Amino acid sequence: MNIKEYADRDMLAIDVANALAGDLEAALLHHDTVSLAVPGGTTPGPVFDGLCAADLEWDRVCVLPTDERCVPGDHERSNERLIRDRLLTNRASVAQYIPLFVAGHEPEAVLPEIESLITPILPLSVLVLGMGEDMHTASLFPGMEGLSAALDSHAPTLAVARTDVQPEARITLTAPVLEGALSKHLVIFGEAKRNAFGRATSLPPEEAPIAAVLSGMSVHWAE
Ligand SMILES: O=C1O[C@H](COP(=O)(O)O)[C@@H](O)[C@H](O)[C@H]1O
Repeated sequence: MNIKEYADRDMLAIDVANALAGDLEAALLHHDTVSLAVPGGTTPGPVFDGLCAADLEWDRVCVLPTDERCVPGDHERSNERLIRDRLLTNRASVAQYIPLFVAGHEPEAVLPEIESLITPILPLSVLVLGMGEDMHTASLFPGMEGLSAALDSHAPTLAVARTDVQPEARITLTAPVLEGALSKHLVIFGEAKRNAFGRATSLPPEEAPIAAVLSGMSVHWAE
């Protein structure tokens, strides 16, 4: 794991977008199709704004979210909405996309179907993660029911996350899928997350889920 600090968020976004484009280009040299898993939330938009313009064979890139909130794809809390608006545009508009949320079904009922789409693209070629101040990553939340199973090295590809602190159920990639990515980047902004990340490195994953996925991770931080 290494931590890179940036002068500001704009510099971080440019540098991370370039790093991701480089990682994807390298992966495309060796594989017909490569996979890119990205977070939602408030952090990755500026990185997506740069990455979507990268000169890559995007029609050979399969994008998926690290986790999804079970809301319609046009809802303001939908991670898919952010990804479609800010990443799957410009040159990246021809990338394939695997949604984690299927409207009209309980999340548990659609896991096998979605897993069957994800299995062929594993291990993930490139992974971008975010992290909350509570040290959750993707939708692996401290204290959530089923966390131990989702952290287990033999966990299935996906898990359903239901917590008291979030307004909706979620579907998330599990720890072994995230940990197994070939190229891994964590993007965090602000002093509170920097401090939380520091605490996470000495806590067990049950208390700090981000700690389960840090091997080989490039951590990018700006105030
Ligand atoms: O709920 C979520 O939280 C994390 C962190 O989000 P942020 O807004 O603090 O950047 C995010 O990585 C994840 O994809 C999202 O569903």
